This record gives sequence, C-alpha cells and structure tokens, in this order.
Amino acid sequence: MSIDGTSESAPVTGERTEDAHEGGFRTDMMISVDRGGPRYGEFIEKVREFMDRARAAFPSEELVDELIDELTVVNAKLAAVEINEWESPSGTRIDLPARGNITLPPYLVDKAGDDGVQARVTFTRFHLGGNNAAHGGFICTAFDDLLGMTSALATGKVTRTAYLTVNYRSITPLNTELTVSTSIVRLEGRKIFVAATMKDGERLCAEADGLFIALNPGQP
Ligand SMILES: CCCCCCCCCCCCCC(=O)SCCNC(=O)CCNC(=O)[C@H](O)C(C)(C)COP(=O)(O)OP(=O)(O)OC[C@H]1O[C@@H](n2cnc3c(N)ncnc32)[C@H](O)[C@@H]1OP(=O)(O)O
Repeated sequence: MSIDGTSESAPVTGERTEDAHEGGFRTDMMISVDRGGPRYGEFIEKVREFMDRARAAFPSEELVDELIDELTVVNAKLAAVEINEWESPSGTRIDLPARGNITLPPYLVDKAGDDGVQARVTFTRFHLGGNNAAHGGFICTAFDDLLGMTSALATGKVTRTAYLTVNYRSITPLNTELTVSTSIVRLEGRKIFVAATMKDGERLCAEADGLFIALNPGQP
C-alpha cells in the first residue's frame, strides 16, 4: 500500500499485443450469449450485490481486515484471467442486463430498433447520490450507453458521443424500476441527433439530448 492509501498493484489493462480493432466501439464486437458460461450472469449479480453492500456497510476494523484478505484472494484469481476489452464477457453478453457490464447501471432492453430503444433500469444503493436519490452521473451513464446503442442500431456504425445534455427534472429514486425511451431526432451525414427520457411511471425524472458521430474507419 502506498502512502496515499492507493494500491500498488499493476493497473488492469487486459491488453492484447496485436490490436485488431477498427477504432471506437465496434459494432462487430464479439457479442455472445455464452462467454463466461451459464453462471456468468449470476457472478455479475453477486458483484453488483457486493458493490451495493460495500456502499452501505459500516464494518468493524476487524471485519475490514478480514475483507481485505478475502478480496486479495478474489482479486488474484481475477487478475490471472484478464483479457482485452473486445473478448471479455463483460460488455459483450447481450443476454444479460447492461450486457453484463458492471460499469453501467443494470438496464434491461425491451425493444431495440433503428428508430429507438425501450429499456428498464433500476438504480440501487451503489448508485446513491443522496437522500435515497440516484447520482446524476449514473443517470447520465445510462443515457449515454442507451443513446450510443440507439445510434449504432440506426446507422449500423461505430459511434461516439460528441455531446450529451441531461436535464434532471425530478428526483430519480433508487430500487424502483424506471423506463428509458430513446429516439432518433435526425440523421445528418455522420451526425446522429438523439433524445431520451427516463420516467418513474408517468413522472419525468430526467431527459437527455445528444449528438453522436459515426466514426471514420480507424478513428480512435
Ligand atoms: C446489440 C449490440 C449493440 C451494441 C451497441 C454498443 C453500444 C455501445 C454504446 C457505448 C456508448 C458510449 C459512448 C461514449 O461514451 S463515447 C466516449 C465519450 N466521447 C468521446 O470521447 C468523444 C471525443 N471526441 C471525439 O472523438 C471527436 O470530437 C468526435 C469523434 C466526436 C468528432 O470528431 P470528428 O473529427 O470525427 O468529427 P468533426 O469534428 O469533423 O465533426 C463532425 C461534425 O460533427 C460536428 N460536431 C462535432 N462535435 C460537436 C459538438 N460537440 N457539438 C456540436 N457539433 C459537433 C462538427 O461540427 C461537424 O459538423 P459538420 O461541420 O460536418 O456539419
């Protein structure tokens, strides 16, 4: 442990020596419904539960010692099986909430087409901003990913966010299933203008509009 309390472990990269990607996010990423095995989704749910419980816990000093030892063992097991971003189950398992990507709030896609996406998202204790409401950054993360998916499906191309404007209209509660609806506003060459709402029943919690750019081949 260094003096500022950070770990001295090597950063997690999972890089591969030969970099075959064409730039940006790949629409041809190695999507899968079985990578990591039939219990990979259950593993991700346990990790998400851990994130919630870690956020909510007030452990004793003894328990902190114990948990550090146990997590050191778990981290070593995971470090032994690191892989690059394109082939990792995380982010590519399209059968799992948020493609099995713990970075994203766990959303479930109900409908996805070239005119928009309908999804349900539930923020939990890990996503707490304050006073039982979701952190605005996680709301933005959900919008960014679902709008990125919207842009990719509408164009069949790899896209990146140029701008994303979020308006927070009312409190976004935790532990409540919210609906997210996205739509294509207009397409102008490489520019994809998109919009989205997040609702608790009929109540508008947040809305977003954004511009995504279809990347040129090889663009990072
Ligand atoms: C089923 C499975 C599906 C899988 C789905 C996977 C989903 C994954 C979802 C993941 C989602 C996560 C997504 C993420 O998190 S992406 C991560 C966050 N975004 C970035 O890091 C992007 C950083 N920026 C750039 O790379 C470049 O600036 C880009 C690529 C955006 C444009 O640089 P580029 O050199 O390529 O283009 P250009 O500069 O010639 O501009 C082109 C046109 O656009 C107009 N313009 C540009 N910027 C702005 C602006 N801010 N406001 C208004 N207009 C803007 C510009 O005026 C021009 O217009 P015109 O003069 O032609 O009229």
